[in-house]
Parts: sequence; C-alpha cells; structure tokens
Amino acid sequence: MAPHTEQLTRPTAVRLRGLTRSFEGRTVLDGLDLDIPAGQFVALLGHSGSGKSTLLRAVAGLDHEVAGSGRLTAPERVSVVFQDSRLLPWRRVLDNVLLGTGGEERGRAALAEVGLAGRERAWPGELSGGEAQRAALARSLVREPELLLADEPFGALDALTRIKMHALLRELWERHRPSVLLVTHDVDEAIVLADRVLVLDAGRVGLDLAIDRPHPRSYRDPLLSEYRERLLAALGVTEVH
Ligand SMILES: Nc1ncnc2c1ncn2[C@@H]1O[C@H](COP(=O)(O)OP(=O)(O)OP(=O)(O)O)[C@@H](O)[C@H]1O
Repeated sequence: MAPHTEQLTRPTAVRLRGLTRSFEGRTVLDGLDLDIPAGQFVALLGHSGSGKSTLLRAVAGLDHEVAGSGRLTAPERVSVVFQDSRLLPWRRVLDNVLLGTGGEERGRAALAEVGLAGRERAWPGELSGGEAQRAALARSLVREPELLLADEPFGALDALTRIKMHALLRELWERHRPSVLLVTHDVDEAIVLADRVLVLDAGRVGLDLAIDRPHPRSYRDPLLSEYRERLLAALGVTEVH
C-alpha cells in the first residue's frame, strides 16, 4: 500500500451502535451511535448525570448489560485512567506500574516519560496528587494501549497542575498515538486537548465538533473561543462576564 493511502484509510477503533442503558427505569444511554477512528483524540462533555461515565464503562467492557443492548466494538488493549490514581498503597510506584505486566525496563521508561524518573521505589502515599496521576498514566502506557479511556483524570488536581498534565497527556498521545476518549467537565480542557469534542445529551451524541486548530494550543487563543461558545451553547450554559 502506498504510504499516502495508508494515512487516508484510518481503521475504526471504537464503533458503537444503538447502545442503551437504563438504571431503575431511567434511560441514560438511548440508542447511542459513535465511531472513533484509530488514533483520534476525543473529549466527551455533558452535564453531571448525562451518562459520560456510563458510556466510558461500556466501552471499557465493564458493563455487560449495556454490551448486550446494541453493537460495541473496541480494541483489545484498552487502558483506563480515573480521577483518583487507584495506585495500590502497599506497592512501590514501579510495582504499581508493572502490575500484571513484565519488563521492569518498560516500567522505568514509562515513569521517565511522565517525569517520575527516580521515584520508582517511592510509596504511593509519598506522591502528590499530580505525581500519583502521572504514575497512573505510566501504568496505562506500559500496556501500550490502542485505546486510552480517561474519566476526569485531572478533575481532582489544582489548576496549575492540571495545565501541566494537559501538556503531558498531549505529548504522550503524540508519541504513542492511541485513540483517546477523555471524559471531562472542563470545556477548555476539551478544546485544548482534543481533535474532536462530543456533547452527550439525552442519551446520545448531541454535538460532534471537530476542533481544527494546530497544537500546541493556547488557552487564550481567541480562535478557540468560537468552539467554546458552541460547546457552552450545546450544554445550555450562558457565560457570565
Ligand atoms: N450502577 C448504577 N446504579 C444506578 N444508577 C446508576 C449507576 N451508574 C450510573 N447511574 C445513574 O446513571 C446516570 C448517569 O451516570 P454517569 O455516572 O454515567 O453520569 P456522568 O455524566 O458521568 O456524571 P458526572 O459528570 O456527575 O460524573 C446518573 O443518574 C446515575 O445516577
């Protein structure tokens, strides 16, 4: 195959058709359809309770009920990062990263990639919140995921650390090119990081917006404000100045 053809035909990493999920009679996902091409960085916005985590859990294969409701295709190697690092406190950082995988060298390299070289023998309790999330990212990387699912991974961090983590995540994505589905409440985080932002509304993808700006992106780029306005409108939020 000629190189340019290869670039044009991106296989689909995630394909969802007609996904439906209800809890106690309340429909959260309502026949949701979504395709994510391999290597695409997608952010998912939506009001609290709109079903973002439910969707992420479904794609991660953690919800058997939703899987039977429609058609769901996802890659084999999937890593999930949550708001809390979920490091095991009784294992040192390197051992957490290596959990279930071999290759100490790979673990050390992953820690170096997230800026934690030298902290391999630290206990999770000795890490700051941001460092713990870096370790969680290293743990997900070491599995060389084809798909990275992230549920509010920076939601518990202070604003400055969050900005640093945005740069790190984007840098890691550029190096490894997994498909990413990032759940966030933060419209700016979505716009700065993702190439495509979805708004979940009434159990389906309400808005599907391509963010066509080069990287690295600045939070203050005036050209991003148009995307912000559209996303806030889709979320039904009026900005107060
Ligand atoms: N295991 C469960 N049992 C009962 N209800 C559930 C369960 N999981 C989710 N729900 C309900 O489904 C709805 C969607 O939840 P979900 O966590 O997916 O929303 P979300 O968009 O991720 O919200 P948030 O932004 O607040 O994290 C909520 O009303 C929630 O109460």
